[in-house]
Amino acid sequence: MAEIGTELTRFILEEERKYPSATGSLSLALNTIASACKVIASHVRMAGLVDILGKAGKVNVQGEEVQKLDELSNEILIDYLSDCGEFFGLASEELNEPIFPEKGKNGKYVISFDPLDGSSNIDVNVSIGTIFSIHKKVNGTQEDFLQEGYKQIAAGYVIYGSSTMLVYTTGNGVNGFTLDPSVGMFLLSHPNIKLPEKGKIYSINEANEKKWDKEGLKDFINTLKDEGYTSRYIGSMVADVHRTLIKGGIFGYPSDKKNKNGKLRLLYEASPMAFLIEQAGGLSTNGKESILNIKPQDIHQRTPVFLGSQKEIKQLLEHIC
Ligand SMILES: O=P(O)(O)OC[C@H]1O[C@](O)(COP(=O)(O)O)[C@@H](O)[C@@H]1O
Repeated sequence: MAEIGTELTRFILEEERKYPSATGSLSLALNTIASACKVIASHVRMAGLVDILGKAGKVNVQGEEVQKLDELSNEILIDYLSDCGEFFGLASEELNEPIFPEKGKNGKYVISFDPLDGSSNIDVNVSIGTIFSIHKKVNGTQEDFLQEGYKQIAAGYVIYGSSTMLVYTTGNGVNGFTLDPSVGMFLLSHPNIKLPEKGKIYSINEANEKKWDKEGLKDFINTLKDEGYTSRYIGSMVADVHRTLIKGGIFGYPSDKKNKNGKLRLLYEASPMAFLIEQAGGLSTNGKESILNIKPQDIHQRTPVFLGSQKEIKQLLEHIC
C-alpha cells in the first residue's frame, strides 16, 4: 500500500505499472483532471475577492440559473480535457449536448462531469465540488456516454472545502488525496477508504418530506431517529457524500410526487458516486436496484439515489420495497 504523503502522479504511475498492458492513457487522463481542478480550486478560493460570485445570466439544459463559477469551471475543464487528447467525447451538466474535441479523435475514453456541484452553496462559502465519470469509447458515437455505471473505468470528485481533496477509484479501491497549496501537489492522505458497516448520520432534505412518493421512507427516517441517528444535510452532493464515505450512514435524494425521477443526474452525479461508495464497501440504490446497473437513456437523465453503509441501505429497502 502506498505511503501517506505519496504524490498523486507517482501514485497513478505506480498503479499503472501493475497492468503490463497499460498504455499511460488513463494516467494522463487522471492527471489532467487533477490539474484542471487545481485551477478551479484557486478560483473558488478567491471567489469572494474577484467578481466571480453570483449568476452568469444564463439558464442551462436543466432549467437552472448558471452561476459564474459554474461557467468558469466548465470552461477550464473543457480546455484541459480537450487538449490532453485522451477524451473522444465530453459531456457536462452545463452543456446541452456532448462535444467531441479535435485533439480527442483517437482518444480511448469519454468523460461525463459536473463542473461545480452544489451551486446553491457557491455564494455562501459552503463546500462545493467537481464530479467526474470515465467510460471506454466503444463505437465512437454519443451512445458511448449511455453505458451502465458498473462499466466505469474511473470515477471521482474534488471537494473544495476546508481543504481541497481529490477522491477517486479505478475499480481497485478508493483513495483520497489532499492538496498541499504550498507546493500545489495532491498528497495521499486517505489510503484505501472503507465505509463503516453502519453510521450514526442520515442526510436527506426533510423539507421535501411531504412531497416524497415512497410511503416507507418517512418510517425509515423515523426509525433512524429512534435509533439515535443525527441529521446532517449540506445541500452539496459532493460534501454530503464525502462525509458519508468517511463516517458511514446514508445520503439520499428521493423521487417525489412531482419529480418522479428525483433531482440528481445519473451520468455525472449518481453513477460516479455510487461507484465510489460500492468500491469502499457500501451500497447504492434507486429504490429498486443498484445505481450501477441502470442503463442510461439520456445524457441528463435524473434518478432517485440512496448511497451509504450496508446496514442503512438494507434497512431502507426493507421499508420502501
Ligand atoms: O436544495 P436541494 O433540493 O436539497 O438540492 C440539493 C442537491 O442539488 C445539487 O446542488 C444539484 O447539483 P448542482 O448544484 O450541480 O445542480 C446537489 O449538489 C445537492 O445534493
